[in-house]
Amino acid sequence: MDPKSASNLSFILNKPHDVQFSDKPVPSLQGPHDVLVAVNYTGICGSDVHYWEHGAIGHFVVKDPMVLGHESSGTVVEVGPSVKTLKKGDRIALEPGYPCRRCQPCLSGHYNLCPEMRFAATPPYDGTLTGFWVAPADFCYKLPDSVSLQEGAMIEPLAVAVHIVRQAVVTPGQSVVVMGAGPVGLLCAAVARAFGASKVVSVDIVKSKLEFAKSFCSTHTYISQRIAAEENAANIKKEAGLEDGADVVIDASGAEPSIQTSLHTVRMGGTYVQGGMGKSDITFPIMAMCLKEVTAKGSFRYGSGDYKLAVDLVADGKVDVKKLISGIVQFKEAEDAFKKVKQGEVIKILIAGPNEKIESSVSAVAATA
Ligand SMILES: NC(=O)c1ccc[n+]([C@@H]2O[C@H](COP(=O)([O-])OP(=O)(O)OC[C@H]3O[C@@H](n4cnc5c(N)ncnc54)[C@H](O)[C@@H]3O)[C@@H](O)[C@H]2O)c1
Ligand SMILES: OC[C@H](O)C(O)[C@@H](O)CO
Repeated sequence: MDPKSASNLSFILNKPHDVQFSDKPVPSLQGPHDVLVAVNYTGICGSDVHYWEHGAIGHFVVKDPMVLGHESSGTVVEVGPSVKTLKKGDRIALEPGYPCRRCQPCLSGHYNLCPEMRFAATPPYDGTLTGFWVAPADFCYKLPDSVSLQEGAMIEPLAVAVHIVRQAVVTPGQSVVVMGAGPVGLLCAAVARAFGASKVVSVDIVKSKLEFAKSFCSTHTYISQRIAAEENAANIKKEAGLEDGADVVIDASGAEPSIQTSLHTVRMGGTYVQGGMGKSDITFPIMAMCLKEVTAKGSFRYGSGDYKLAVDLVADGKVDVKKLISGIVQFKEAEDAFKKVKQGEVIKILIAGPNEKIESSVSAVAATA
């Protein structure tokens, strides 16, 4: 595709529920190691929907119009003079956050914690729901022939799950309980299975999500009830035959009752990882954590090796991300797609890039969750 003659139409959030399409100038390479990528597909993440609805996530506030989107795949259309790993025409998964590479977290191998991170669609930085995107070549992951560009757009949420499951240090034979069966929870469950967990229990409050989880990868499911956290935990353990508790519990819901249940579900000396992002402050069962000597960790985005492993898991057939794609819609239908995600009936909708020719439309996207 020739960027000179193609559209760089972008989907821009002005303020909550106020969006527009605008043809922006095609960006130029910023350095010799950069590549220019034509965006093929972009998934809608809960954080995009949150910005669209509320204009802010925590202290990240949309003050100026911002292009949404950060879960993208694309095709390389231009490479900088120092790029050795990619060439024009390569199909890639696009890692959407670029750290400074010089600070202490970057140098210690935790670039996801870089305070200078420039992350797509996190104010003040524009996102990838656009025609063309400039990225450092080492943040672009070439897709093997067996992996489609649609699957390539699923690498971002899969990398989030890879990071969470790595934080949990899941090993073969372990039992893992995952709170939440949205895209991130489902992918955590799948990655835990791929890492060798023998029991993976998905917990949610929506029955259809658990039915999907069972068909996707989970060995057990449990519908969380409006009862005390200890009771929910006892039910989960009974349901899954985990009398002593689970080796690992992951929260991928961000919901306070689920976090509380997690600490009562994990075994003595087990591991708890916080992946969900909900309220900033909650009531946390700290005595359970103390008395059980629980290892509790946070997990934020993805770091060294996570994107590459995510691509490998898809290429090796270990995680079938295709099953999570509820539908693909035209670029001009982006706002309708956001509304559909907000209704909560779909797992993942992909928006085709503005230069991508597709037949599907938002009205054809069936409910899957
Ligand atoms: N740590 C990170 O870097 C990172 C990255 C991306 C997303 N996230 C967060 O991960 C979470 C999951 O993301 P997602 O895209 O799958 O979101 P989602 O909203 O699609 O999924 C959340 C799921 O949790 C379920 N849920 C709600 N209350 C529950 C409860 N009490 N018990 C059990 N389940 C409950 C919901 O029904 C839903 O299925 C969100 O909080 C999101 O903000 C974190
Ligand atoms: O997958 C990446 C996440 O969506 C983002 O980090 C967002 O949730 C917070 O900025």
